[in-house]
Amino acid sequence: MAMAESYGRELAAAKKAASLAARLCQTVQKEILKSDVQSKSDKSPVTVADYGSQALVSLVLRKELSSDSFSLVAEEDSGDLRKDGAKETLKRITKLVNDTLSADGTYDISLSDDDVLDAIDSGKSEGGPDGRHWVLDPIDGTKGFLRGDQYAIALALLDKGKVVLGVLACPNLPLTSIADSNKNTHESQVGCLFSAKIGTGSYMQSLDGSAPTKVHVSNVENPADASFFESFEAAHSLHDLSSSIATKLGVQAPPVRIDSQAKYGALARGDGAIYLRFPHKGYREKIWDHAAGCIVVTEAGGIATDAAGNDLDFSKGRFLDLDTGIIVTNKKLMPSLLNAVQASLKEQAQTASPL
Ligand SMILES: Nc1ncnc2c1ncn2[C@@H]1O[C@H](COP(=O)(O)O)[C@@H](O)[C@H]1OP(=O)(O)O
Ligand SMILES: [Mg+2]
Ligand SMILES: [Mg+2]
Ligand SMILES: [Mg+2]
Repeated sequence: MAMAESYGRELAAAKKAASLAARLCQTVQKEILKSDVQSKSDKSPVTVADYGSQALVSLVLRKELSSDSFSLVAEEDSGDLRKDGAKETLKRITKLVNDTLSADGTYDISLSDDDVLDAIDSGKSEGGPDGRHWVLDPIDGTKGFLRGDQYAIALALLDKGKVVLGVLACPNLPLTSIADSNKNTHESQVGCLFSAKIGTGSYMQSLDGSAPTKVHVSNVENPADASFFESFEAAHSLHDLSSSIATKLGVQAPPVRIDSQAKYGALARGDGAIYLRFPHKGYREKIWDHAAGCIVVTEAGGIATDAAGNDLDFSKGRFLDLDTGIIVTNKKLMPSLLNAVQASLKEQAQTASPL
């Protein structure tokens, strides 16, 4: 029985949900970038898009997969939206969700403010090792979203603690390689949808609806030919540590810094060969920040581990319990990458606490 599990309906639903959410987010991002008055540090537009995206994904999954047991582990909850001063924001979100649904035309429904709050709150699940749980980051890469750069809608399904499918909608990612992104990104059409189902590979299509094509990680074996991705935000990952690892490994190209799980998508199609993520001490990684990206990369032939070389374990609840950082690359480069990571970590520990 378990062998015959194919998750085909679930994948189709996930793609539909993420695509609709991406449309909602693009609407909001265009508004932010258009308005001169809106200060970029104003958090309200992203809030509207985060909540709207989460409500839409939750709604579409439940419409498409009418099953009694729906569990969603998602980043946002409606706590702040239920407060007195939030009425106007909630109304904006409800309108955005309804406008997106009616432009799409699949469902003939109109949500009330309460429906939206309920949809958002369906994301309160704790996940864990039993049963099925959807895992959602409604906007991953908030900082990138506000800057008008990369962000992603990341949705995955866990079955008995394992990621069995994932989709990454990256509305601003060019359809062609960003390996030399400084040159001509503005000429390329943007908007990618990555999808992966366990045992069947990773695919990419345009968010406008082109046919999916199979993607594969880079087959670079010589670190001198490899390039690596890391966070755009230095607050999210230690750039100095990545740079020391890259030097040790013999990587020559400068880092490619982009926001969000778009890094996993770009890696899955071979735009770069390595992704290094070393958050500051004390930061705990959440499952929705890696579940979808992880299966998109592994089904494309890559590997994602922590700094000790252990597979990422998504079965422990809302957090990932891991050693030090996350590293992602192809199978050929992983052994030497792990060595470089461990050597750099050791050096860092020695300089941080001299005897
Ligand atoms: N201090 C932090 N360290 C590491 N990651 C963070 C930190 N603060 C937020 N994040 C999360 O890191 C992810 C994006 O990182 P990056 O773009 O650098 O890869 C997002 O999931 C973001 O959350 P959010 O989903 O709210 O944007
Ligand atoms: Mg995130
Ligand atoms: Mg988020
Ligand atoms: Mg956030």
